[in-house]
Amino acid sequence: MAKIRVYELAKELGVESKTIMSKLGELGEFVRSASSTIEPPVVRKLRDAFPAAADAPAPAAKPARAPKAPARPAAPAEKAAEPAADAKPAPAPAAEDAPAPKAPAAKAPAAPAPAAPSAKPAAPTPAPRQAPSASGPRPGNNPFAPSQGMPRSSGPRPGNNPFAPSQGMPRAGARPDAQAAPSGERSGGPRPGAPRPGAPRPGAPRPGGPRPNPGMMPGRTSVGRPAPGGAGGRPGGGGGGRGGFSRPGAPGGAPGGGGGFAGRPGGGGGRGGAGRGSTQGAFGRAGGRPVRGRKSKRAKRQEFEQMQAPSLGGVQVPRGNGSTVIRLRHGSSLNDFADKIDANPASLVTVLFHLGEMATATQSLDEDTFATLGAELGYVIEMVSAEEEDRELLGSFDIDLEGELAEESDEDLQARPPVVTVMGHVDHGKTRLLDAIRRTDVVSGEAGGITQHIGAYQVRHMHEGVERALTFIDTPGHEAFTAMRARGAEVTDIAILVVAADDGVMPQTVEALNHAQAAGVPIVVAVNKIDKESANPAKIRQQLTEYNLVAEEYGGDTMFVDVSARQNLNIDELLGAVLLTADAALDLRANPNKDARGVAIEANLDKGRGAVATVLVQQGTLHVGDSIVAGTAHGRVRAMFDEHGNAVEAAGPARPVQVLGLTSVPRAGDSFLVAPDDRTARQIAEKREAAERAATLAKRRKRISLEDFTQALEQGKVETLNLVIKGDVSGAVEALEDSLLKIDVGDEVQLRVIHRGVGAITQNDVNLATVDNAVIIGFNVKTAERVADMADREGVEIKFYSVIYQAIDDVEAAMKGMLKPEYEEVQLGTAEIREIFRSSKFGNIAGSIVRSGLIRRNAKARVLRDGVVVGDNLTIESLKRFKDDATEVREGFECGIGLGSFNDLQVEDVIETWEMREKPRS
Ligand SMILES: Nc1nc2c(ncn2[C@@H]2O[C@H](COP(=O)(O)OP(=O)(O)OP(=O)(O)O)[C@@H](O)[C@H]2O)c(=O)[nH]1
Repeated sequence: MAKIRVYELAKELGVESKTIMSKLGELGEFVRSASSTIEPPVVRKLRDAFPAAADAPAPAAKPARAPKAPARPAAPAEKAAEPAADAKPAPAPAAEDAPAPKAPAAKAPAAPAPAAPSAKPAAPTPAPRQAPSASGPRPGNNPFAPSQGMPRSSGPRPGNNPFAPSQGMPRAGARPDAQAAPSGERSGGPRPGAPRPGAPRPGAPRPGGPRPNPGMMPGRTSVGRPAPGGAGGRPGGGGGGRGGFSRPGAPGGAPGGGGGFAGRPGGGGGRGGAGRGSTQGAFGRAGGRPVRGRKSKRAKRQEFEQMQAPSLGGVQVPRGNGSTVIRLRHGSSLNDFADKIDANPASLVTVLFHLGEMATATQSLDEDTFATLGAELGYVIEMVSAEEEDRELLGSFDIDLEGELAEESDEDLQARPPVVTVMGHVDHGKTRLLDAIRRTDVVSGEAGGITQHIGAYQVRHMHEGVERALTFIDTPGHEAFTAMRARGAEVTDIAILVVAADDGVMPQTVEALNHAQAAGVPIVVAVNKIDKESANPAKIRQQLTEYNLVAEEYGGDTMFVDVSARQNLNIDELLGAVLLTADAALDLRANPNKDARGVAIEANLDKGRGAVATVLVQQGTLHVGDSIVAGTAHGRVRAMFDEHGNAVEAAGPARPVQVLGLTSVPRAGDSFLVAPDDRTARQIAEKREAAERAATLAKRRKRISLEDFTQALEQGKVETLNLVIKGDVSGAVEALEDSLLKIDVGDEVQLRVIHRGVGAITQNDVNLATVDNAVIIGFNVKTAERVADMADREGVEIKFYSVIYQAIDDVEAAMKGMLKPEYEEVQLGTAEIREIFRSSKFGNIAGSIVRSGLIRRNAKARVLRDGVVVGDNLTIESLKRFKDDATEVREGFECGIGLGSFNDLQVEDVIETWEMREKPRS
């Protein structure tokens, strides 16, 4: 249907078929008869050769579509032109819907001619009903379209692009047909433009113009491309528009047939024969293009660039002068931006779409997206950082933490203990060392040291005759350290880097020291396990010089202490070194006489006591009864305990305490402060929560560029693995979440943590998982029987872990499982044709000998002649050994091969067989 036949062209050009045939001969093109089809390039040549005869319709048709398919429009062009121009329109049904016929006449300057003899009034009659908005977005009620029907002659717009700013706007060469028409207009009538499914469009020249397909017939089907999802060509492509992007993730948010962006605004009919990009117009395939695989990246980019060049979608957006600063909070949406610049949010959606990004007006966007959008519109977007945002928030409650600090004079400040974190490679002895340090505590003496395990503890140490306190953060590993830093919590004053003397510097050692150095935290190196025979402390010193940690004995300024955590060797020396380093490098003072400010180190939900948070007071003094807010948690301090389990009434700077009384569980690294009253504490917490929610949304949203999106759609759909994470402590939940989000198995599969929290898995979690099809990950938590039953009933999977890495491995594997299998072609064997047996019943049978591998019945096959493929995608439909059917025939044996209806076989051709096998994911 796509190709024109000789006699059709002859008719069209007003010459005899014979003449065309002889011309073809001259051109060196061979055709068998007048009913043979001719390839589009040849048609073009012919039209050039018979310009006089081809006066009206031909030129009309030619520019109408891509050079690839000049043949197609020809006939229908005439058909369309006819009802338009002379009054012979399709008898009955056409009458009702005038707009379509009107179109080609009025808008298609190049299609004036009614002359086409082949044009039949009947053509439009069977025009399928428009299937108005069967499933695709209708222009008329498009929520994204800021200005429906907006006049913009230069911007060819798809009629069914939900993001289009001006649906249905008239444009040169485009058909303002029913689809693009305002919603009042009816669309059920026949359209000359839709004479038959997939038929070429009528004469409307379509320079870069997408074709607004009739809903049920996207252009794709017309070119024989299988259209998954049925009539719409693509699920949801009912609008038929290729450009009919629905929201990402929406079912059927797929390109359909003909919409999309016009590649060339203002391109009238004059661009006939121009490059592909000009006629495509749409993102992806334009309706009428004969599809041969996907568009190349280059073509897409070209199209995109062309699309960008003109005014952005024809929408009016107030522009900045290039240096107008707009401050936006993290997690802002286009709505927020629109508010600031007094624009229509939908226009911004359009502009953004032109820039290759899709987002709804309410969706939180990330910084890069705003930067791009801002740059386009002449604004400098300043994203307010989380800290700044919090500062502003506190400012609105008259709390100015920085101002407070600045006002403090030397008299206000008093010495405070250093806060120390122990870091190092796995198994180098961090935990053991922290235990050993705990035992040295001179206060608990011989009684066995600190027994309570809380997230931080303080030990007292005799240093140069003075009893000094040191605060240790007891969450070994730099994960916690980084998580806290990420939240701007600079808790640590000094880091102890543990390196096992028998092992040496390992990857995590380097990572840990990098973190510490990046934070500007001085390091004391504990060379551990010196009790071991294989210990080589000197080697450690030497290795670490490479990382700018030069031991004092080597002329550097880093203190190295050889210790044995197991034998409690030199622990005092290590503490001494920490204090010396602190005294030398740091000014450890704070004002104890004010409301407390600090950081939550760890928090969990205790059955009997509710939320229990270990906090480190950094400034001021925390008292029982204070109203506090920690991150998004708030409450009043009901009781405080130290590391020995003793109740404390007040906690000063660098003092870690367990706090009871918060209404919810804060996260590790959340800052806390004492608020003037309960109400303020609650309000701050609530505002923070709202801001955080927005920011999280922005972070989670994995952006999909148009290209990815199209790709993802073409390959199936974007799949997402949803997770609910519950854990016993907030640090673990965060570490797990962070690690999980880092898993990358490609763009096809995404991971989304829809909920996370501390505590047992509840009914609520299961409900959430049910709704969002999520898997629940329980880390060191259990579920009540009732909840387990419910999960069972609902088919929600709950997986329990106590080791983070196991959880990560499992999730990664699950994600790989979700990936669509990748197939590769595996050659089975080849056979050479020795003889051809002609059978009227079975077609030609190739008497062959198997040259390599094997030939299997039903396997895929191709035929090669002198190394050139002459038939592809065939199937071994019959396979015989002598008279008997065979399922497979091996190398060296003769056989008869039938390739179904493919009969173009010659002796010495090679039949190659292959099958598609699933490729294991690496
Ligand atoms: N011989 C000897 N063994 C030690 C010493 N310190 C720790 N170990 C042993 O080394 C192993 C690891 O110690 P941990 O304290 O668990 O090490 P870690 O760095 O906390 O390990 P992760 O928590 O897995 O990162 C344990 O078997 C300890 O008994 C030491 O000074 N001498």
